[in-house]
Amino acid sequence: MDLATYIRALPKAELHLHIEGTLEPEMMFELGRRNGVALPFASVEATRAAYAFQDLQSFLDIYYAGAAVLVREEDFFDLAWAYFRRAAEDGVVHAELFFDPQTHTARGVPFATVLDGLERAAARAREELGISSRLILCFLRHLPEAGAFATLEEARPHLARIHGVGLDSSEAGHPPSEFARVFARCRELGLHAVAHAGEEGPAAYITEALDLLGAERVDHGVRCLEDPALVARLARDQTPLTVCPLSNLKLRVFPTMADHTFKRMLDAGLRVTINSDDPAYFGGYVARNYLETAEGLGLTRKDLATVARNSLLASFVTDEERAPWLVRSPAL
Ligand SMILES: Nc1ncnc2[nH]cnc12
Ligand SMILES: [Zn+2]
Repeated sequence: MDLATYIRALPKAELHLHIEGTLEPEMMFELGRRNGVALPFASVEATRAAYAFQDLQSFLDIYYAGAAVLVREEDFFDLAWAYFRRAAEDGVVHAELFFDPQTHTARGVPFATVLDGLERAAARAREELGISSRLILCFLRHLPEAGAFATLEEARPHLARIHGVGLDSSEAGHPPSEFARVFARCRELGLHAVAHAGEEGPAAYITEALDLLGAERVDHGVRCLEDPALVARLARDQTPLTVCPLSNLKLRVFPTMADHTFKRMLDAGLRVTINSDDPAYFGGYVARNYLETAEGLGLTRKDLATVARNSLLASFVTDEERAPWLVRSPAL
């Protein structure tokens, strides 16, 4: 069996996936036409050509512009359904999807429109593809705390459909501490908590995410190696880290895959997972992330099986839901 086939066959959970980041240029143009939303690019090809990012912010500027074509419930359905079909090809058995309500409500799209479309796709994925999923509402950290609280209020009638909260967008200069109060409220409401930390920001932001937000998983977290005491803590607690290697290359967190710290993190005993982040923008869905990481860093099949098993263990499902996947997961 070749490596790509081996990777696809591993039962895996995708735990770091922004649904808005699965908007392929073809769909962006189709939805733009459907909704009469003009795009800043002349064609699908010109759009792809613009995906040469310098850093996180240069990506986010384009990502938020693209998301403007998402207007109606069926747009969110089409987006998520396309993702689930693509994820099924990669052997994804479970996905925990981030969504950014503020990106949509700021344009007048009702919160419920976003949620209804995503949920309808999730129900179809469950039925037709056997993929389970959860929704994680992300607060945009470049906006003030008051915006996060207002978003939580809009989410309140829908909390039965939302499993957790996260923190994303521009990291540098926006420490987790700014969102400690809103995360405390979310945890009181019974929501799981995760946060992007240590992608471009320092290791101290990871510590803040754990201590001040109560983050149960750290999204990215690749800069943890700058703080040995933090690494020891993450290893001791087996805190999952949702690493996104192709994203890190596209956003120039590391110059090449050979420079990526993923293998060092795995060898340090951290519960690392591999995810695709924004696959329409970063050149690969989850199986390609596994493959390129394996090829670039010399990961063995046993390493890859460990990473896939980590993703199953790190997901927010019940032990009952997890058990059949673990049975299908290779012995280590
Ligand atoms: N990689 C990333 N980091 C922060 N915010 C994001 N929003 C979408 N992708 C992101
Ligand atoms: Zn992300």
